[in-house]
Amino acid sequence: MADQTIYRASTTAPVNIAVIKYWGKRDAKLNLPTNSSLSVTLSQADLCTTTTASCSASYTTADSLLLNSAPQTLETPRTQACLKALRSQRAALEEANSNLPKLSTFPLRIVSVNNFPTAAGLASSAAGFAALIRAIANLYELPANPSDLSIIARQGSGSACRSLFGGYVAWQAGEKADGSDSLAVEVAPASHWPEMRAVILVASALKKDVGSTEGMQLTVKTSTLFPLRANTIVPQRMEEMKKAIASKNFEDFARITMQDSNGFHATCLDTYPPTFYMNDTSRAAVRAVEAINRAAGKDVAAYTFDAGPNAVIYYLAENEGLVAGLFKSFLSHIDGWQVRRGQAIQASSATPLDESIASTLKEGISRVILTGVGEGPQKIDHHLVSETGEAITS
Ligand SMILES: Nc1ncnc2c1ncn2[C@@H]1O[C@H](COP(=O)(O)OP(=O)(O)OP(=O)(O)O)[C@@H](O)[C@H]1O
Ligand SMILES: C[C@@](O)(CCOP(=O)(O)OP(=O)(O)O)CC(=O)O
Repeated sequence: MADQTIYRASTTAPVNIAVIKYWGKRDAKLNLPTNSSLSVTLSQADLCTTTTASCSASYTTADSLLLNSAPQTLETPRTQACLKALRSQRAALEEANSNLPKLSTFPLRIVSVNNFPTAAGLASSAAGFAALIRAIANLYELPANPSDLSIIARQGSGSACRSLFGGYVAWQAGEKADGSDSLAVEVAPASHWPEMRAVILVASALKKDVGSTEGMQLTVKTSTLFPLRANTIVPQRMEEMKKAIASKNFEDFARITMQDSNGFHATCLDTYPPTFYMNDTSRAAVRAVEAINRAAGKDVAAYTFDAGPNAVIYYLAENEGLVAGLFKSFLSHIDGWQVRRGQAIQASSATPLDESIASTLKEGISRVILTGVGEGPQKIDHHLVSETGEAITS
């Protein structure tokens, strides 16, 4: 009789928000970037994907994925590339040791939950692909380290490769045509600079202008500013940013973060036809951060925007009142100010803020998320697939 065992492995994975942005592909099929990028991994106490990968010879259906209780296709070229790479690494282990169960030949049943909105510009694809790859690698007992797995995750979604590590993470663009040197590495663990915090201002926009994948390809094709960014500016910034992190120099960290976000959005505007990711609410958030920094007499807050209007604002714990406290002074009515750890944030109106900036933010922000630097994926024993193979969705 065929092996009826249900094999299971589960993991959590974090979101990451880049301070030097990945934007542009040199090879769309292998998902290789035109430039290196660097991100901060955010705490899973606040934003987290949990994924269980299971497989069994007794499963009669094809590979499947249930995301937040809804079936999702695995039939995209990118997901297929990830599954193929993981299966072939498992098949190599099975070939070398005939005692191993032939998991590589069994259908996969994957169940995943995001504890935050999917496809709302909160980097769900990064946490989602990192969790998917880590869970299957655990299931297959692959001897791969996070950098090895980042090569696979990168093919699912570029930014996902950085979510295999906690702390401060670089994705090295690499030079090889086959992508074998385009991988994520740890720049510093979360424990090196644990005081890093972030407040995310979630803008109430519906769908983004153009998706990242499509948007960056159009930028590479049409922007005249882009080659300068990718070939000259970003390589310099990567080095400066690594130094700022090594020496825990927040002012340098902040300046480079804001300049890189602005430079990235400038290439979006220089794309033809132009792409607009930031909106009036985003620009009001920029002005508010400038007011905070002006009042403090130095950069204590740093904004950054991905391919959407949400603002992510980094600051150090010691400046929580000055930064998050100012936003709380006029956004206290919206959800998200409950603090899980530490003390509740005191609303502070120490910074003089133009009334029109506050009212634009009041109108445009639907929710805040308070978070900070955090750890990478964690293996867990709480499975989302039962011992008999059913999805556990509640
Ligand atoms: N937990 C998950 N497991 C597997 N795939 C996921 C998971 N979460 C999200 N995804 C994939 O990522 C897609 C959403 O990616 P998309 O880039 O549209 O949004 P986002 O990552 O939330 O936003 P952004 O890229 O702008 O930050 C989903 O449609 C799904 O295919
Ligand atoms: C602006 C960004 O968030 C772009 C992220 O792009 P994706 O990783 O979503 O793109 P694909 O590789 O095509 O899936 C910047 C960043 O995270 O570095």
